[in-house]
Amino acid sequence: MTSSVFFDQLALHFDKQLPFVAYKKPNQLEVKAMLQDSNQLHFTTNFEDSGFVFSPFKNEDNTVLFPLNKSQTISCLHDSTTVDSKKQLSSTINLSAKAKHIKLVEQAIVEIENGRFKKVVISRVETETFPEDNTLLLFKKLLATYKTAMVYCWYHPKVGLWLGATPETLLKVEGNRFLTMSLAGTQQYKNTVDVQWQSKEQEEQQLVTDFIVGSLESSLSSINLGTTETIKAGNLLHLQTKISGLLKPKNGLQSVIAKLHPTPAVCGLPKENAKQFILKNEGYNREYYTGFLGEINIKQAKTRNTNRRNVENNAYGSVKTISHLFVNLRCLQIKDNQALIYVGGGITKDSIPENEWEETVAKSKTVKNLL
Ligand SMILES: C=C(O[C@@H]1C=C(C(=O)O)C=C[C@H]1O)C(=O)O
Repeated sequence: MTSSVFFDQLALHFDKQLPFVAYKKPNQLEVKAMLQDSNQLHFTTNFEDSGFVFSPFKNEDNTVLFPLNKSQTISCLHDSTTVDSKKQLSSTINLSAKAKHIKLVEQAIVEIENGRFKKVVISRVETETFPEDNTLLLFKKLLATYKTAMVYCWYHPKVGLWLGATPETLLKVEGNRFLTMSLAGTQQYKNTVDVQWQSKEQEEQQLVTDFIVGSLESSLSSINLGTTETIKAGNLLHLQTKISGLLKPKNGLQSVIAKLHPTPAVCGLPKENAKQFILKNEGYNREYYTGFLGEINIKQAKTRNTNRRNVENNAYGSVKTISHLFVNLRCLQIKDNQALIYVGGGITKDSIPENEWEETVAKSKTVKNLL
């Protein structure tokens, strides 16, 4: 379908206050949407359903599901000519927010020195006026701006309205092939990805890699670590290591999600101590920020080879079951005509509180520049 028909259908569904998710995966041109047929709230408990999940930071809370068999699926090719985007932000600093964030980072460093945890991710929420009617326009701007991100707009009248452009895969499962990534360490992009990283960032990211490898050792029959690379996400750079392997039999989606989420990229290490610190001290509810979202158990026909001489072989192309989940970062919630922008960063023993504040300011620009 054309992009304009696609967005008309989304707008109609949104007007009727019916649940939907529209999304474009990293480096793809296809924008897909699942339009749920009623405003019923479905959950998945075992991750064996087929559909799109939206899961909160608190792993004990319910994961919302848009079931594939209760939704209409539509798609279009992304039309990048549709919007002009970036505005320059005036740099007014909210001094009390800054003081509060710095105090919490200092408190986290004290806990690290006391040995309670090695790393904790401290976050905050910023509020901007935003008319809800501009939601789909904002989604189009995110699509046009962040080609390498998972860009989404998610709505359920009983849960909320969220948008984001996240660089982080929680996991991808294709048949028994498994892929995840360790993503941490942040610096601002200044026209090159050829940059030096301080030992603070390298160690912080290594903690995440080690945790992922350790957590998955019993679930994967072989683990391959890619090289650690610098990747660009909007105006930021991160360190990324891809981790892949083959899932052993009886290791379902639910068990690997339970092992990974929330990873030290968004929570901390050890996981439980860091999580308790976050819940007790951050002073607000993260809700779906640093949760995860994406397709689960979607059947996709795989043609083996696109070479024309192999046309006959294509008839035997298999059907694969694919799940692709992303960590909900660089996101915002729209509520009462306000945009709530969620941002955080990993704190370790070497963190400098002022720099940690600056990092959250830089992260907030990913979505704030487009409001
Ligand atoms: C927590 C966020 O990002 C995470 C934290 C990072 C860091 O501490 O350097 C980098 C990428 C993400 O894993 C966020 O964007 O809010």
